[in-house]
Amino acid sequence: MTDKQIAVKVDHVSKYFKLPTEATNSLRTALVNRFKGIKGYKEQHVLKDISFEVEKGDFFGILGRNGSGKSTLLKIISEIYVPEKGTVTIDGKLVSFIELGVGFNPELTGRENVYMNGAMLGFSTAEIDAMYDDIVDFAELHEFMNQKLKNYSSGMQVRLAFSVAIKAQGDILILDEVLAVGDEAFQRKCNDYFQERKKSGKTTILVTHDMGAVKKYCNKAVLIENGLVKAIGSPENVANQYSFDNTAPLQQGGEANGAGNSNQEENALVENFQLQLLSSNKLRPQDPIQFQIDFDVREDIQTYIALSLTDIDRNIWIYNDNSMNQLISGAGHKTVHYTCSLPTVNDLKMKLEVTVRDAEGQMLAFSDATQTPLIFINRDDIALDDKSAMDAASGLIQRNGTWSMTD
Ligand SMILES: Nc1ncnc2c1ncn2[C@@H]1O[C@H](COP(=O)(O)OP(=O)(O)OP(=O)(O)O)[C@@H](O)[C@H]1O
Repeated sequence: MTDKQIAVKVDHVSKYFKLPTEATNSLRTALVNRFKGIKGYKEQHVLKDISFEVEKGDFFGILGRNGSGKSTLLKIISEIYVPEKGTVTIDGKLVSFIELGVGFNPELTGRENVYMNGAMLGFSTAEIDAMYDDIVDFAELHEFMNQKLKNYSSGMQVRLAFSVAIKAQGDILILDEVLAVGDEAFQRKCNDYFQERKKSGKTTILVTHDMGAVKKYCNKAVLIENGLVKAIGSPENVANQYSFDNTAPLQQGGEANGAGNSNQEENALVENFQLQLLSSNKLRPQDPIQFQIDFDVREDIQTYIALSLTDIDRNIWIYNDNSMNQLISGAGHKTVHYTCSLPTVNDLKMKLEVTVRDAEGQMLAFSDATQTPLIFINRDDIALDDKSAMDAASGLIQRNGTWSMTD
């Protein structure tokens, strides 16, 4: 077995931005607000707790909806932003192509910009000399290199910036949504380059909304949702999950349009799905987890509920249950309560996902990203100086073994 060689380790990273809620010019209001504990800003928690590892040689895809925090994550990996919590460890020279135009100066020529950009990426003049022709060849901008950048079209600027990033000899290349760069011929060239890079053993991290690209280039992918890792693993599974998530709320919320999509017809059978956590979301292992769901069934069918609790850190199902043996009959408003507990677990962070299914198991409604409760279980019965108990509590299940020693 070969040892895993990690190029990028993202460890429990969390990041929030402060968004101003009100602007006040009045000293009095500012003082009163402060006295009342009103902050004047709210915290937008973009990344809540993100962990994953990128191995050397991986072509690693990062997926997520608009605003899910992918670019923020890339900026943390590239050390442009500092996370509030957690760490990122990098092994190798990292080259980022994240934000267009960063490090490019419109008053300098193409050539000068290549040298300046290269220097910002940490390359010496001699190193840039060695890669200069390659960069210009790839960008196909030979006759423009002595012109000022401000005279380039925006497509030409992108091509130059992209060529610097991919021709710079870094060990880890970070690319944010670049597959749409340039015209068709340039895109074909990028495609060839990605195929080559995939085989080269170098590490690439790619953010994209293009599921075709994920399946084609990546050997691993992660899906970010609600500031957490929703799925990680094979690019096919993760890309399919992303595609499913993107269509499901439309099917659920949209009017059935009679287009013959069986999912849409099925989803229209259940409406107004609501999930409400009744217990606190901070519990001890022995405390009950309780929730209520409400939904309207539009036709005279049988339904049942299926639920899962997923361990966010380990990304595995901890607990699943269903009411298959107690089918709910008929149309109308339905209210379901559920209670369980996980008395033998250690500290755990979980998300609760609930679905309504028909008697055949087809999903009719589910708790979408906006109503996925997080549940934290914490053991409060271990003394911090009890090294043995603390060590044993790092497993998923509380210890219950017995020792027998013989000399
Ligand atoms: N510097 C900042 N200050 C305040 N809020 C920010 C800042 N940067 C990002 N955000 C917010 O963080 C959230 C995540 O943004 P981010 O650009 O990381 O998402 P994304 O997944 O890359 O989106 P897209 O797919 O649209 O590129 C957004 O709501 C955005 O408004």
